Amino acid sequence: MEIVVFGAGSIGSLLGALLARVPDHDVTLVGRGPHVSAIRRRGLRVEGIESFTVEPQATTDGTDLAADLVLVTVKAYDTEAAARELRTGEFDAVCSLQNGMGNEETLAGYLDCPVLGGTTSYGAVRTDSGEVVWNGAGEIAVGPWAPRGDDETAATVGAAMTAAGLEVDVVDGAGIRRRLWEKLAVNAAINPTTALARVENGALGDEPGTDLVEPIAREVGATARAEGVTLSDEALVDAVGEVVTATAENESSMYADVQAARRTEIDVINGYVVERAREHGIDVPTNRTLWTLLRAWEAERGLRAIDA
Ligand SMILES: NC(=O)C1=CN([C@@H]2O[C@H](COP(=O)(O)OP(=O)(O)OC[C@H]3O[C@@H](n4cnc5c(N)ncnc54)[C@H](OP(=O)(O)O)[C@@H]3O)[C@@H](O)[C@H]2O)C=CC1
Ligand SMILES: CC(C)(CO)C(=O)C(=O)O
Repeated sequence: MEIVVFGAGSIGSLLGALLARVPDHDVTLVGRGPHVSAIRRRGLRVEGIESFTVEPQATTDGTDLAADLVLVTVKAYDTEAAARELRTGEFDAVCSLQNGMGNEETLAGYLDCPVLGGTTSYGAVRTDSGEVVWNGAGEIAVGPWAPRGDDETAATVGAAMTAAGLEVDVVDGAGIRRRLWEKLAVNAAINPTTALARVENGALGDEPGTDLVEPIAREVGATARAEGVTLSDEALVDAVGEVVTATAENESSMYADVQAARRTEIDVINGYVVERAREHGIDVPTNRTLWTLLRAWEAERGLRAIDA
């Protein structure tokens, strides 16, 4: 399969490298200059859970590309800019593997091909140009993004990922909505709290950290059900607890963003919960507080306009 990975940073470089490892796939990474130059010079080096080097194609120009599949792995705030580049190309399918909500809608607004939603619990950190550390085993869930996806495309993409040894769960349209809302609850509970408290994920598994999880998860659950997604509060609290245990020694991506004084994905995580809850007349004070705190932090550091 011809595959473009748009957003060769941490997770995009890892997944692109895993896909490029097998002869079945012809992989092109779209990333930034230094990383792309290093990949062209000496290949892409993966360390961590496994160590190997691959030689995918790499470019900084995401326009006029053509492939069977494009995986989108930019931060959510870059999705629209990515979609504008991808719109100039030709793809048989597009799949977001990003955190946060709204990425699939954005991509569907620019591309005519079938759209797949996706979540991943693989973990990676790009440590240098041409190098990425694989620090989290996990799985990928893919499914058709209604109304622009279809089960056949999801199955084809899932099979291509499985052929490269990725752990993939192909689900239907209702299934991927549940997975995306479940991942939203996980990120809404873990990311801002660990970023603000400057703690690793495991701190949310002990008192007093555990007291934070339930109110956030319950607010996400009420909003999800108002959106027509069948998810119980208990299932979401359990999902958060499982990830807290599995990634106890990890720093969340939002903690890493705050430490690096980088913009966060708070708007598409807790901000999305607040905005969707408002549409249904649901009060979500904990999510609103976390969204406001991170927006204030970003504004104070000039990472967003004050009124944004
Ligand atoms: N890292 C992980 O383990 C996981 C990440 N995720 C999610 O996946 C998404 C990506 O995360 P992550 O890989 O950590 O983020 P990164 O910032 O490491 O990777 C994104 C990369 O895309 C690049 N990029 C953005 N726009 C363009 C463009 N137009 N052309 C070329 N390159 C571009 C960025 O460059 P620049 O920074 O210079 O803009 C960056 O190198 C996020 O939604 C994240 O929440 C989900 C699960 C795990
Ligand atoms: C699952 C979790 C919270 C792992 O850290 C994550 O997705 C992130 O850090 O963005």
